[in-house]
Amino acid sequence: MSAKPIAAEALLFDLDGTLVDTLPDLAEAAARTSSDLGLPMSSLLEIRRWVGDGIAELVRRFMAANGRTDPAEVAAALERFKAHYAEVNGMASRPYEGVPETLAELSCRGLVMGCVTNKDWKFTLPLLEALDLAPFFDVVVAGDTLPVKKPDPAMVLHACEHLNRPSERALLVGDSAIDAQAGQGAGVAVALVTYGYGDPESLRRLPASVFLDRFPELLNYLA
Ligand SMILES: O=C(O)COP(=O)(O)O
Ligand SMILES: [Mg+2]
Repeated sequence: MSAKPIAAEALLFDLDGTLVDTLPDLAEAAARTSSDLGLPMSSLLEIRRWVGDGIAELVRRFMAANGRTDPAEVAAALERFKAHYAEVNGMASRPYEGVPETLAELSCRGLVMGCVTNKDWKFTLPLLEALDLAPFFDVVVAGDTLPVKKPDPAMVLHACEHLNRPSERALLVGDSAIDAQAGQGAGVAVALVTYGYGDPESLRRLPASVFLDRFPELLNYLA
């Protein structure tokens, strides 16, 4: 437990690796793309490392790992990946343990909440809806809502503005260095979950108010 409870009125949540384990569907889309392109299957561990900077970056890394860097080839692979992901998005992705219950409790406590993800809007909203998480959020800032993505703090500031809360009264919960950087840049408190796609040891070296091994632990740290 942190010595000092976090006095937040607005809670902002990263999506992939924080609220939802999206790896199974991303891996399925990657497998189908590999098959289309005649490439070897990537391992779950590799794909896990590629998540967090948005799907274009995931596909760029996937292609680079296969020695393919030609921009036209990468762009074509991205289109294929997106088409496959649109088909499987939400099928095997599941909220992490305790996420719906904890969001419900936070909502009862009167906190306003937002989702701030680098995933494109067209994949974000269907996923939140498929998993019954959409009603918890007063604002969703997706990877293509603004011209910039996390780690740029603009997405976090945009969410605070929509929720009508100053950044000093907000907390961002994420699973990566990108989230920590975006939160710090925006002047919000940061909580990092250690069960997501970031390497737990590296995460623990980042400046964060708290580290959560399980999502429901968040309840213990709020004032
Ligand atoms: O990489 C993505 O597409 C989304 O990642 P995020 O929800 O962790 O920001
Ligand atoms: Mg994430």
